[in-house]
Parts: sequence; C-alpha cells; structure tokens
Amino acid sequence: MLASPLPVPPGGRAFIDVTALSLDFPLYHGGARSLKKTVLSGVSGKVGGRLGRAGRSPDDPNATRRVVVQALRDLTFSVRSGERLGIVGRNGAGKSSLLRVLGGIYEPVAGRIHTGGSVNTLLDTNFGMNLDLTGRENITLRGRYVGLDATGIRALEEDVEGFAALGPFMDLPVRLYSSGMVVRLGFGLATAIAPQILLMDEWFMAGDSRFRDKAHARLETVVRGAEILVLTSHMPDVLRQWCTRLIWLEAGRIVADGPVDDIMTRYESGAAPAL
Ligand SMILES: Nc1ncnc2c1ncn2[C@@H]1O[C@H](COP(=O)(O)OP(=O)(O)OP(=O)(O)O)[C@@H](O)[C@H]1O
Repeated sequence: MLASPLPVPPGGRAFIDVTALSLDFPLYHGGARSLKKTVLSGVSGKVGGRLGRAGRSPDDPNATRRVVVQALRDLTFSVRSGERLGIVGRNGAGKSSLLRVLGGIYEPVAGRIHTGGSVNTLLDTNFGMNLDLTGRENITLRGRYVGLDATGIRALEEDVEGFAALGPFMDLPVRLYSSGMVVRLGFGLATAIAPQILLMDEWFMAGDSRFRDKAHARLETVVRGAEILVLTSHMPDVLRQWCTRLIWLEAGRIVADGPVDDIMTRYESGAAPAL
C-alpha cells in the first residue's frame, strides 16, 4: 500500500478535459418479438431509469427498436497535472465504463474527451495479451505498439523478464501458462510502461498473494511517476490513501465532485443525492 500523502511530480502538463460525455451500450436490435425482449421491455423502467429505447414507434409491429443501457450521461469535468482522481459509486454506476472511455477502449455516443500526455490503462492483467504468442513475443508486440525502438524493446524485455521470473516459460505460448504466470507477465508488462496519465481499476491490484508485495512496490513506482491518476475503487482506505479528489457517480451521472474526505463521508453515509 502506498504511503500517504502521495507526492506529485512538479511542473507537469498532462490534462484530461471531458465535455458532455455520454456512453450507451446497445442491447439488441430488430423488430421481432422474443422472450428476451419481452423480459427486457418489462424491466425497462426499473433499472435506475437507465434502459432507454431508440428507433421508430414501438406501436409499429415492424419497427426496428433498439434498447440501450445509458452507462454514462452528460459528464463534464477536468483533471489537471498533479491530481489523483478516485471514482466512487455503487455497482453499475458507470465507473469501469468511464475508465474505458477515457482510455479510448469505448467510443462515446456524445461529447468530447481531450487529453494531453501519454496514457496507460491498467484494467486487468490479461488486457492486450495474445495467448498464442510466447511471453517474449507479447513483450515485443507491446513494445512496438507503444513505439519503442529495438533498444527500447530489449530494455522492456529485460525489465519484464526480471520481474515475472518465468524462466523457460518465457519462450512458450502464454496459453500454456498457469493463471499465476499469466498475471505475473501481464502485470509486469503493463507496469513497465510509465505514462503521464494512468487509468487504473482496483481489480488490477488483486492477484497472487505471494507476489503482491513485489507487485505493489512496482505499481507504486508507476503511480508516483504519473502526473494524473484516475482510479476506480470500492475500497475507502485505498481511495483515502491514493487520491486527492473524488467523483461520485450514480446511474451514469456525476452527483458529487470534491475533496476525498468530504465526498467519502457523504458517500459512506449512504445518502445518495436525488438525480
Ligand atoms: N459491455 C457491456 N454491455 C452492455 N452493458 C454494459 C456493458 N458494460 C457495462 N454495461 C452496463 O453499463 C452500466 C455501467 O457499468 P459499469 O461496469 O461501468 O459499472 P461499475 O460502476 O464499474 O460497476 P461495478 O462497481 O459493479 O464494477 C451498467 O448498467 C452495466 O450493466
């Protein structure tokens, strides 16, 4: 666990500007009636008002209808260099979706995201891993993806190999690894690239207890080096220690944004603001 408070790299220029951002997940298309559609239409008004319909009139039996989950709705906020932003909210509030849309994994249906600085997204340790390639080939691929030259790729390989300690498995397809080995390689690889903007899901911190201390020390180095951290978590202790500011999401909307202690006290009191 990181010591608190986190020192912030001085003089950074990284930023995130989010304006009127919305994200939908389409659930199904088509006009024909099915059991699934009947069930979904029956619950549409009950899931926090987040199932919406788009398309032509539902009274027209030939209408093409689209049911969507409105995962994020009209979010506007900015993050500046030096800020450690935590995202809180109940299950399904939109925390992971926000992280993925900031990382360019999901495309918003409306709004704009403007970032300054390199971005690395730590979501799960398998992210971006090709199971048919060897550990070493995965490292080379990632190195090329982030634009490293041959020297940079060699340094990356040395670093990850040293951390993951996979021995001869490094030259075997990842498909043959134990789950612990995959975590070691994925974690080592993801944390080898130090970004200016680090987007992290708390699940990334889970893992094999035997290597957790080693992993935390490595993660701490990446977090300390980042100018901006955006962290989603359900763990109040982690948020208090790692963050300087919290955004509270409910049903895809921002309901509060401010200093950690202030927002955490309100959030833990269970008093969800009216939307
Ligand atoms: N791939 C997807 N397809 C359809 N709906 C999705 C998808 N991913 C998320 N959703 C929906 O979007 C909403 C927000 O989900 P999200 O995973 O962002 O919430 P969360 O706050 O991270 O939840 P948790 O704390 O449980 O991880 C939920 O209603 C969820 O069902």
